[in-house]
Amino acid sequence: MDPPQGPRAPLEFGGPMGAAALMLLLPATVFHLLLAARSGPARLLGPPASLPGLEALWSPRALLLWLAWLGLQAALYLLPARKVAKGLELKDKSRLRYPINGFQALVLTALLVGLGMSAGLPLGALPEMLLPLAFVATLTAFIFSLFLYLKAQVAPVSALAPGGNSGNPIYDFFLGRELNPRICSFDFKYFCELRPGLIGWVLINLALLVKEAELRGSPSLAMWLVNGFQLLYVGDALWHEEAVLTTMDITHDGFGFMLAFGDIAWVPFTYSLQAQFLLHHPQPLGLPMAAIICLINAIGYYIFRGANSQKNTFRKNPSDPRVAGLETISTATGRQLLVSGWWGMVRHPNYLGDLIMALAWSLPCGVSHLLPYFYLLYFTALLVHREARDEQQCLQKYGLAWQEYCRRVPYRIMPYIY
Ligand SMILES: NC(=O)C1=CN([C@@H]2O[C@H](COP(=O)(O)OP(=O)(O)OC[C@H]3O[C@@H](n4cnc5c(N)ncnc54)[C@H](OP(=O)(O)O)[C@@H]3O)[C@@H](O)[C@H]2O)C=CC1
Ligand SMILES: CC(C)=CCC[C@@H](C)[C@H]1CC=C2C3=C(CC[C@@]21C)[C@@]1(C)CC[C@H](O)C(C)(C)[C@@H]1CC3
Repeated sequence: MDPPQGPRAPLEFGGPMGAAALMLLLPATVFHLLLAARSGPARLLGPPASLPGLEALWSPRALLLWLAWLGLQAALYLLPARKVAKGLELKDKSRLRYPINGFQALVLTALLVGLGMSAGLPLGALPEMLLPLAFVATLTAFIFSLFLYLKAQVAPVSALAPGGNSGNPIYDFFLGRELNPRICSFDFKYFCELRPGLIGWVLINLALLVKEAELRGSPSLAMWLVNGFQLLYVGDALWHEEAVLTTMDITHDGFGFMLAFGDIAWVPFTYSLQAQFLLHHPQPLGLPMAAIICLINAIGYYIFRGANSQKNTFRKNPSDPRVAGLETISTATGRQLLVSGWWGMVRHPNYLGDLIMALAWSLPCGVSHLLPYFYLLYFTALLVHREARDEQQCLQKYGLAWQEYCRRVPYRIMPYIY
């Protein structure tokens, strides 16, 4: 069988040079944000007030804590699951099985942390360790990606991803060669996508809230909102865990540095930026403004969940009464595309909802600094790029039917704007 990616296939992310630059730039951004959030001026752009020495980055205690965290999440992943779901059909016609116990892992982690705190676990000490923890998470991502790259050398061609197999080691290391790397039934990509990073993110948020209560007597309203909104987002992702099996990360992208670093280092340490900012830069927030922000988050969540559930329900069973009345376009593959409901409003209504929520997560931090808006800016860029990649794949998959869909639903993410 031919390798999945010919030498002439167009490379993404600016090819090997782009991949090399991103492998430096992404970790540098994590450290910049961590330092900026705790510095007085809290500048998003411009150099940090001071650069940390190696002693501030390296801590054996942080390494132990990090390994214990990964070990705990791996153990929770291996617990009996309420359901075992099948992934999409692979090139060799097989379908992999995935445990659906992410929400259970979140609840058990919360119970363990709660028990630990009542036994004197100093959760408020965690914010002081964010820098060394991010350092070991980054190191782990590099070492793990090397393992994944080497593992792919002995994988059958049918197990390789459509991208990430250009023959250039830097590019392939970055993008990931193997689609679903596993040892026995332990699926590394599925595990990393939803467990250590996402649950780690809400744990860091909680630690920042506890620390704020220790410093100022009680957590601020802004901190409560950020914690509540992001807990809802992570809880939702784990509750609807099965839906991740149809995302492009699982079905299309290989597992390499980009996703490994993104999942275990980028998500917990940069997505908690608003709570980090609030700990060091408390912001006044009145009840009327808080109510408006809650409303914005609720609107974003309503669109995000409505759009994702509508598509998932339709893909599982198009005759389900909740979606059977929607207008569709037939495609040559036998699958249909929705052209009414959420998917008739814009071509990526789920991204629109996600972006509205991103705005609601930053607003509690006020408008005096740009730093807490980093997530909104980065996420807009990520989703615009992701949307373009998905369009390309859909055009290849559905050809004329996709063109017809684009004609009938001309806007990509934001009605009348983009
Ligand atoms: N917080 C974060 O950092 C991130 C969050 N996300 C979120 O993850 C979620 C999943 O996003 P993502 O994986 O990018 O992609 P989507 O869930 O948007 O899925 C895209 C796929 O949906 C199918 N599709 C597209 N249009 C239609 C239609 N009209 N009718 C039916 N099916 C259609 C196509 O696949 P097919 O036809 O093969 O089913 C297409 O490839 C989103 O809510 C996004 O916001 C994503 C990235 C990062
Ligand atoms: C800049 C960089 C390192 C990029 C890597 C991108 C990753 C951080 C994201 C790619 C797709 C993601 C998804 C989620 C988190 C971020 C990453 C890993 C997600 C798990 C968040 C929760 C959502 O409900 C989701 C399950 C739909 C989502 C899936 C995609």
